[in-house]
Amino acid sequence: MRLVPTEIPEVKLIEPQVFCDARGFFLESFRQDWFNQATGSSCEFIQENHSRSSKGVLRGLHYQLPPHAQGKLVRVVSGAVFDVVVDIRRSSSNFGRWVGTELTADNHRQLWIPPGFAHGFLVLSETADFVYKTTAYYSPQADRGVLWNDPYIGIDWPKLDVPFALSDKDQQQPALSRADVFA
Ligand SMILES: Cc1cn([C@H]2C[C@H](O)[C@@H](COP(=O)(O)OP(=O)(O)O[C@H]3O[C@@H](C)C(=O)[C@@H](O)[C@H]3O)O2)c(=O)[nH]c1=O
Repeated sequence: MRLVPTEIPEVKLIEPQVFCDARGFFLESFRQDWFNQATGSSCEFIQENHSRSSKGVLRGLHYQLPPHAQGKLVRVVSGAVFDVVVDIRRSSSNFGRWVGTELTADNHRQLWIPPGFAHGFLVLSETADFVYKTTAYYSPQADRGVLWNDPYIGIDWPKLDVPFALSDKDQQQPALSRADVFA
């Protein structure tokens, strides 16, 4: 596995080593020892989720508040997405800053999103299967969001030949200035 630096140091891009042969490929998609060393954390993943979305679907930007805050280890197992993480820790010098990266079934990249960050993605391919582990259980009461196109954050979402499709909830998320954020 290889760590690729991002512009927000706590957010880690992970590239597993892929072993290709005549049959296809093999990769280790998760190793606790390597993960702990790479991220400097020793968290335990207790839930895994899988969503499928079609091209133009934008999910996010989502997070859960403490004590249900989640770290997420995310990847794409079919298709391609543009994945975005926003620092929403008010005390952080990176508050409101975002990083975006393509996660695809072919590049096998994974993103580690620690607690304290909002997360979302836009589907670039006809469909995409998105799989992620979390360090805390889903808690509807703690579930929060920030508006995907808040000008203060200024995410440069890729242009597509289809309209973006968002849930009603995500169309009505607050701007970062009005959102419940981390201390
Ligand atoms: C996230 C989640 C949703 N649900 C339910 C609630 C709802 O009825 C249905 C769909 O929920 P949502 O619309 O919130 O799903 P979705 O928009 O896919 O939410 C996800 O978005 C990405 C960007 C993230 O970062 C995730 O943490 C998660 O918030 O699934 C669960 O039962 N458990 C879960 O862990």
